This record gives sequence, C-alpha cells and structure tokens, in this order.
Amino acid sequence: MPTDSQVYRSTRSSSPKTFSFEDAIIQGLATDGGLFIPPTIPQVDQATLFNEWSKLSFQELAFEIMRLYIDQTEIPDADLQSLIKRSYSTFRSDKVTPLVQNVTGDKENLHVLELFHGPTYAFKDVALQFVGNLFEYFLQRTNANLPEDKKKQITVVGATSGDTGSAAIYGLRGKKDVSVFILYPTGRISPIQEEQMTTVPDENVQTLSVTGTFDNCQDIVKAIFGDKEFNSKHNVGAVNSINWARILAQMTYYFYSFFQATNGKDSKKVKFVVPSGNFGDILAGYFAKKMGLPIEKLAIATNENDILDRFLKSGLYERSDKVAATLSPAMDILISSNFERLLWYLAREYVANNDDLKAGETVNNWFQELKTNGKFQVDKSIIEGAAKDFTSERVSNEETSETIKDIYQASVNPKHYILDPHTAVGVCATKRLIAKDNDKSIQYISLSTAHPAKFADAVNNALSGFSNYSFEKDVLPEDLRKLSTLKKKLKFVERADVELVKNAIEEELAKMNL
Ligand SMILES: Cc1ncc(COP(=O)(O)O)c(C=O)c1O
Ligand SMILES: N[C@@H](CCOP(=O)(O)O)C(=O)O
Repeated sequence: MPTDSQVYRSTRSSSPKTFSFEDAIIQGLATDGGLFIPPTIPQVDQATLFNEWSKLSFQELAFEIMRLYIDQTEIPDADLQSLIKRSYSTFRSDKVTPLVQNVTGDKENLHVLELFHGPTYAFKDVALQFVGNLFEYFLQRTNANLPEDKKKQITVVGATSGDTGSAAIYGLRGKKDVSVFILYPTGRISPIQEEQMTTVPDENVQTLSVTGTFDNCQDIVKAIFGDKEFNSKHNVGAVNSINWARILAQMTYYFYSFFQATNGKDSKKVKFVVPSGNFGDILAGYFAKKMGLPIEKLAIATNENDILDRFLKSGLYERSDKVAATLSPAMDILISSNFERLLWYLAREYVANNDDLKAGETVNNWFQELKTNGKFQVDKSIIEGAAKDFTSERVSNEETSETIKDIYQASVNPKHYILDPHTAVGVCATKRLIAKDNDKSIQYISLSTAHPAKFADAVNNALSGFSNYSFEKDVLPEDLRKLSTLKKKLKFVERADVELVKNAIEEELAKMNL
C-alpha cells in the first residue's frame, strides 16, 4: 500500500484523482496542463538525518530518498538499487557530485558543488541518467509478455536551451522502444552544446533546430502534450523538469553536500545558492528543506531574465515579451515551468486552508490568467510564505564576467579555479549574500551547474587577458575536443509552430526502425 508521499496529483486539478509514480513519470505532464506533485512531503527526523543518512554514499542516500517517494510494489528495493547504481556508474567522480570546499580560503565558507561530472558535463546528467534507465525499466516490464506489434513505444519530446537536450539524449540513446526528439532554439546555444546533441548517431535520436527562443520550444512541447490525438498515437514522454523524476533525482545532492559542508553535524547554518531558469534545480532543494534538512535559505540566482527575482519582490508573475540573450544562455528563460509546483504548496498553505483540491483550483486560475492576460498577481501572504524559504539575486552579464575573473584570481583551493558562466551567476550572488549576512557561522554552497568547457566564448572573454590561461590546456576535456570532427544530424524547423514540429516528428519517426 503506497504511503501519502508515494501518490501524485496535478497542480491544476480540483478533483480527488491521484496517480501512481509510474503514471506520473510515463505521462510526464497531466492532461489538464498541470505538473505532478506528491501532495504530502515525507518527513525525515533529525536523528535519522545526522546519525544515519550523513554517513551514506551518494548512491545509498539516493536510495533512501527515492524510496520515500516510490512504493515498493512499483519498484522493489533490489531493482531501485540497481537502477541507481547503473545511473551513477557513468560519472567521472566516485562522489558523483563532489563539493569543492573553501574555494576562496577559509574566511568566506564558499563551497562549490560540482554537478558536472556526468557524461555531458552538466547538472542535468544527475537526473537524466536515472530517468533514461527508469523509462527503460517501466517499458521492459510493460512489454515483457506482449507480442511485437502490441509493444508500447514512447516518443520523448523535449525542449532545451542547451543542456537538457544532450543529457536527455545521452540518457536515452539506443534504448529499446524509445525515440527522442529534442527542440532547441537555432543560434541560441553554445557550439559545443550543439555538437553534443547533433553528433549522436543512434537511430532513436533526432534534434530539431527551431527558429525562435527556448520559451517557444517549451510552449510547443507543452502543446504537444496537450494534443490528445497526437499524444495517444505516439505516447509522448517528458524529459524536461516537468517530469517529476527529474526533481526527485536532484534531491540527493542537497543532502549529500549539506553533510559534507557540516561534517555531518546539525549545528551549522547552510545556505544554498542556485543558478536558476526553469526552477527545477532549486525546487529539489525546497523538497530537501521541507523533508527536514535544516537548510537556512535557498537563494535563487538569475541572469537578466529575472522573472523569478521580480516575482519574489512583487508577487507579480508577468511574462515579459523579450528574452535577453545573456552569457548564461541555458537560463535565458521567461517562464519557469517548475515554479508552478512551488506555487501549489504555497497556495495550499496560505490561501486554501490546507485543502489539496482548493490549491489545485487556485493554481489553475492563476495559470489561466497568465495565458489570457500574460500575468497574475498573488496575495502578499504567498510572497511572505515564499520568503521564509527563498531569497533571490539578479546578476548582470558584466558581473558574470567579473566573477569568472575574480574567482580565477582569488581561488586558493584549487588555484585558478575556472567557473562556467551559469555557475558564475550563482557565485556572484553568493558573494553578495556573504557580504550582506556578514556571519562567519554560515556555510554557503554554490551550485556549479555546468563545466566551463561548454561555454568557451564567455570563459575566454573573461580570462584571455591572463598570460598563463589557455582554454585548450586548462579547460577543454578530450572527449569534448573530438566532437567537432564528428558528423552532425539535425533537422531545421523554420518557424516555431506546433504543426511544423509535429510533422517533423512524424516524418522522422517513420524513418526510424524501432
Ligand atoms: C548550466 C545550467 N545552469 C542552470 C540552469 C537552470 O536550472 P533550472 O532550469 O533547473 O532552474 C540550467 C538549465 O536549466 C543550465 O543548463
Ligand atoms: N536550461 C535548460 C532548459 C530546460 O529546462 P529543464 O530543466 O526543464 O529541462 C536546458 O539546458 O535545456
């Protein structure tokens, strides 16, 4: 029998209907356009956290956390352990997500959590290696006793501003009964990101380069999920962080790094700073906090596309019509999908009297308003509620570049530490917090979301003035260097239009021999 935290519902639903973990993962997005959430967040007591969990490896910790959200009858212990082991065996670090402590010496307590040791050098690998194996697991089970022509196949359709795409492709390449279509905005991702996605030769993978922005791509993906006919014909699956499994798999590194930064003690204050766009990464931190990990604050760091920062300050969620092209392009996002999940918990607590159905109705009304008027305003109680867990900082391009330079010069552990521009947005925000707080007892964990090699232009512009610096020698790993020599496979879609994308998918699906 599943516990309350092992069943799911849609953020926009006012019906009592709930879903199993498998339904939530395979369906990806609810049919009403809402996102799946566990209405009850499981609680872990302090003794379990600090006497038991603080001693576990990354993989053991992932198991304990995931077990609380997935019923045994859906995935038995041994299978879940094996999925986790396989998913992290592809990482280049034993610790999976190592914490580089006191990067600027022991005065600032600034620790960088390196999340980029997976196959595509981005934090997305932590979740997408697992999601790939999870899709395969569920499909194998469903298809085990079915004749060939009745076997279920999933058509994954995802949108990327650069990193989700390659991580999803590497998580799903060659997997049986799954095809993968990744939409990315033409000219708005870095050359290495494009090479990573387009040089994978597996037959089940196809990239679609769409004229438009990331938000256009994300809107198209959501429209495809909402298209009942297309969806039931092709079983559309999600790899974006609308998929609950993405958030679940990301929780582990909040716990794991917390224990490293505090030596497993609960007496130290810890703040996390997270470069944010679609709000998926930091939302995993919110779950960790609500489960009982005593995180002091979660700081949202945005670039000049600052809808999250503006919302936390005003309560107005407003879709501006122009996305700024910044030095941290993976965060050039106007509408942050996962913010809806946070809004559901806030709505339930502050306006719906802890009623799940009323919370769903409230969120649905807000998002209908966003669709019609391009904005919605929430009660003051919601912003005050959010402020208990979150703060936010907006970082400009100039500050991003300065931070890459500053850390290169000021780092002592290791010397000449090189940040990618997304991580630099987070580190700049962290330095601001350190100055504002002026409290030596706080440990700051700044999430490093990508390897600097993925963003050569931004890194070179910041560091080319230093005589000893060399991108080739100091930054570029061998496997990324080789990508430019490989054959590319991509299809252009000349307008950000749902029908054009659907046609492109059907055309390519017909050629795939799945
Ligand atoms: C390198 C990098 N940093 C930060 C982010 C922002 O993460 P999130 O969208 O989960 O807020 C992204 C994209 O999502 C990214 O690719
Ligand atoms: N920054 C992301 C955008 C997609 O976000 P997701 O986390 O919802 O998949 C990217 O790199 O593609």
